[in-house]
Amino acid sequence: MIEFQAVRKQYDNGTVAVQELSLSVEAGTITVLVGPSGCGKTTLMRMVNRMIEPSSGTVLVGGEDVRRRDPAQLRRGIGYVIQQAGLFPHRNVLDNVATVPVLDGRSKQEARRRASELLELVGLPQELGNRYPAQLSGGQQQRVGVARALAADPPVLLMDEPFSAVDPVVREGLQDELLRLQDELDKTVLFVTHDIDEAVKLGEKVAVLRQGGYLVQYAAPDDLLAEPADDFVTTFVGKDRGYRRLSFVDSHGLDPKPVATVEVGARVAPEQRWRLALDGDGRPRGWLPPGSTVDGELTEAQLVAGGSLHTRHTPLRGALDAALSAPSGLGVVVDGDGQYVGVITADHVLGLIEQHRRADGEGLT
Ligand SMILES: Nc1ncnc2c1ncn2[C@@H]1O[C@H](COP(=O)(O)OP(=O)(O)OP(=O)(O)O)[C@@H](O)[C@H]1O
Repeated sequence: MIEFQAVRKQYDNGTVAVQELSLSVEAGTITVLVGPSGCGKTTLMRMVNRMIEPSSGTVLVGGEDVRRRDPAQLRRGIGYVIQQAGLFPHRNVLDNVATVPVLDGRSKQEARRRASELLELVGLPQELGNRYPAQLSGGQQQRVGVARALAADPPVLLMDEPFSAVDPVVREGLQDELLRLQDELDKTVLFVTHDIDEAVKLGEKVAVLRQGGYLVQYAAPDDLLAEPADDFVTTFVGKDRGYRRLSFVDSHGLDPKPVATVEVGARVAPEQRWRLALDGDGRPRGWLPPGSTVDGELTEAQLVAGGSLHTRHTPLRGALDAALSAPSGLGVVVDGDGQYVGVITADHVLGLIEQHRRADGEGLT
């Protein structure tokens, strides 16, 4: 869908931002360009919508050389989202999003209707439509930026560090939202970041660049973590890549065991073992430590907060984290509705990792 063929960029001052580089971005996938500051990510991305022209080589979008396309028309088919959202400060949210449909010849009324659908799609309440960008949080501004980029329903979306100006919690929410949107929309997304965690979370394929504009590795995230191409990538993906790779190993085969449970609101006698407290719907609320005496009915205030929960059949990383973070050492497994299924220990998880390793005939790290 997007193809870089022997593309090179040298700026007028002699800086070579991108060395001769070839890369194919598959249609309907999120492909991430990742690398340290100044490695040429933005330069490469901007060659797609002709904000920057290559010094040599060819960029194809949908099989067509972008040089044959009129830049303005080309950009209508390519949504562009940048850090700080880049919204028009003097237009309200709805009009910011409606800008492109109006340029495309839709009536103002129709464009606004489309804009309000898009706000809903990116998870923003309608009442924000009348506000100005300065009256929104950073995360909300980014969502408006995404809605605006989607307004013309472009097949291609370029996203240049779109989430790097917001705090880590909001950022994670925006990443999840992008994955959800992508499930629905199937765009061809080229995403730039310098954050390897963001890259492996979002990318179906990840291209690692290093200073000087060299492409060092282009691979699926799992392969990148399993087999970094060289020392640069090894250092870049980080020390705990073995652990992080568990995000790509599914937990089928993990067999949760039952544990003693008590119900919040019930009367309970002391016992010398950890017990998991559940609410009336069977959802975990916390742990009751061994030897606890409870006068009257069990309340949540008497519980020790439980660790993270592992949702059945999601990746093993969450299972190991549940076991390691639980005060009892027993990771709580829940089903898709959040109801208690059983518990696992770190040993269970490690045993399953070992089984996977033998089945694959290779190590995880
Ligand atoms: N207009 C320009 N003229 C000269 N050099 C430039 C120009 N734009 C970028 N560069 C240089 O080209 C190199 C690549 O820059 P680019 O912005 O593509 O990197 P990047 O990986 O996106 O960096 P960052 O993560 O910091 O945004 C850098 O050395 C930069 O200083």
